[in-house]
Amino acid sequence: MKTSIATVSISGTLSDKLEAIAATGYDGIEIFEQDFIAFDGSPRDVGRMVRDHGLEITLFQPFRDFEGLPEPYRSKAFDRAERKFDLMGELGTDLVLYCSSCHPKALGGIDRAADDFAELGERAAARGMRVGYEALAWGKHVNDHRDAWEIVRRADHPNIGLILDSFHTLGRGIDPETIRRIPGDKIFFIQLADAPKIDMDLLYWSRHFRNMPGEGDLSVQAFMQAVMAAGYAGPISLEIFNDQFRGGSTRQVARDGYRSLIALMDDVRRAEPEIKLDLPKMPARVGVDGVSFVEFATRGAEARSLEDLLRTMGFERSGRHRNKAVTLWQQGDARIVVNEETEGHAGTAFNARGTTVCDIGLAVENAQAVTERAAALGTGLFSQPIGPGELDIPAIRGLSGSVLHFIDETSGLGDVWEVEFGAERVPAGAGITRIDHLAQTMSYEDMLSWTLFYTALFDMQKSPMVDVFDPDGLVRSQVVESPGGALRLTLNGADSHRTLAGRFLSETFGASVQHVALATDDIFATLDRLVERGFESLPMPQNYYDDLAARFDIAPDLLERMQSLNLLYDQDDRGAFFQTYSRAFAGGLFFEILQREAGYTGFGAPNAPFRIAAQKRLRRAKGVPGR
Ligand SMILES: O=C(O)c1ccc(O)c(O)c1
Ligand SMILES: [Mg+2]
Repeated sequence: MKTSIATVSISGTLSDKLEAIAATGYDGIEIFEQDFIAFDGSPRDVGRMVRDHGLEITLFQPFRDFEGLPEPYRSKAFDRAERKFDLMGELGTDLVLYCSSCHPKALGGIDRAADDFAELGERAAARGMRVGYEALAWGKHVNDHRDAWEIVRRADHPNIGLILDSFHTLGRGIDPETIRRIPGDKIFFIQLADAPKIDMDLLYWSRHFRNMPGEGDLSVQAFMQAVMAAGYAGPISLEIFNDQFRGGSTRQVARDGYRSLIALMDDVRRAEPEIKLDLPKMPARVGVDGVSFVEFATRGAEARSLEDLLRTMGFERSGRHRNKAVTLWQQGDARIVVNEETEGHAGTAFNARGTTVCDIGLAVENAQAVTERAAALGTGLFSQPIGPGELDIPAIRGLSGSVLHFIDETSGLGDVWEVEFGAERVPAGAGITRIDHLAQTMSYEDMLSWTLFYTALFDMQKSPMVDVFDPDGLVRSQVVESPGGALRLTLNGADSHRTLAGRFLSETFGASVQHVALATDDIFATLDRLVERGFESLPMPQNYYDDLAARFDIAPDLLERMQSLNLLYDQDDRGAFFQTYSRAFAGGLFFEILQREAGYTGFGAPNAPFRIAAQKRLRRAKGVPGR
């Protein structure tokens, strides 16, 4: 299986792009004509540059407004075609994409277009070139791959074939199953793109909002299953027009694309095992059972105040690492690791960001399978020297310098707490049972990368993005969770430095986990115990409780109790939800304590604006600079 990406999909100069594409592991590129024209070097230079990177030019594109023209435009289009064949010869590629005409003078007519392509086929054959015809979703007469295929079929020339682009088919709502009727050898090239479902003009949607397969809402997998079932055996290429990607990190977008492409093709193979695919075997997406631990890199006074906070929340120190300045804090199944090492990953993370979550431990079905799948998807593995008596726990690098470790029960890795920390008992605690979810803060432009990171590797689904209003801007929030909610993550994308999330990002130089949410089965009993230990929750205003009383049927004495504990409330058709927050510590980190009743699956999203406002009020009261 040959992988390819169009040069328009990523940012930078042509040489930046080639470097990133080659380093990521793609086999080839589609050269977008604009990238070539903007380049100061001959077509031969470009061809050489591409080959020097170990890449091939899988396609040259686009050639516009060719078919169905009256004279004198028609002859002119053929002259232009000859010029581009010259250019392709020098670049060193034999395949060009012709997109369906948008020319105001184009006449239409399937046979007229077929005749034009038959004649073009002769000219292409004489030059050793091939032409693929793509139906643009907004083409003047041809905007459906079924019509494009009819033209190619009638042109009946070996050098003329069809190019399918998932966006044009799926974006128009055309059933991809119709592709199964097309002979595979007449499909010359496949372009893939996904897109979020947004109701807007097709051309504008295509040129600005495409994204990587799996990042959007289109059925790219169904499209690709049909293509492979048809017998297609050529390159599979990403053609992504996206404003964010054009200005984003060249390497990151190239890596995301590769990850999405490999995950997609693996899904295709699993869905239709009869499809032959030359792609190395890899484990399926791995099931996650929950968060096994959250590790903070910290030091000195900040470490002491984190420990004090953990104590007030009912955690106890249940173990010390046998070789390192690392302690384990636990209650129920919730484990917090406090790492004060000055070297290694935690040391580096602290030096870069101050107190920060430097590692997330996930409880998984099979830890080895995670690292194998991660490697196949182009994700770097992580390892540190192993000290005496330590277990070799599989780990990978997440995004933004983060690390994830994987613990399973079958390989003995679950014994790490006894083996490395000498932890012999689980402290009784104050009723907190487990880590319910982690909230990761990121810049808005990294949200797609993180979502893809989780959904390509694990058995996890994303839910629709929601808007959260901070008094000083908008934060986009997306939930990624495993079936049944064993692992729940909320990804919060900040656009501006003025939001609470944006401030956290800038003050921690791009840290990710901002808050850890802890679950209890009886939040009132738990909070009573926490208050005795000196826990201080985030104060909520009277107006919030007056509104609760108006919106919900809550008994007055219960409401009073909730207010005295600064509890926030939500409910859905399955049950009720209570949550409260700790005061912020170490530059904007905080904890949440929550109780889900009877299958409530949300996160109290309606409360988020009031929580954020309360946190900002406290920040101002403490005289923290900024808003
Ligand atoms: O937006 C366009 O014009 C355009 C050009 C070439 C393509 O392959 C395509 O899918 C879209
Ligand atoms: Mg295309």
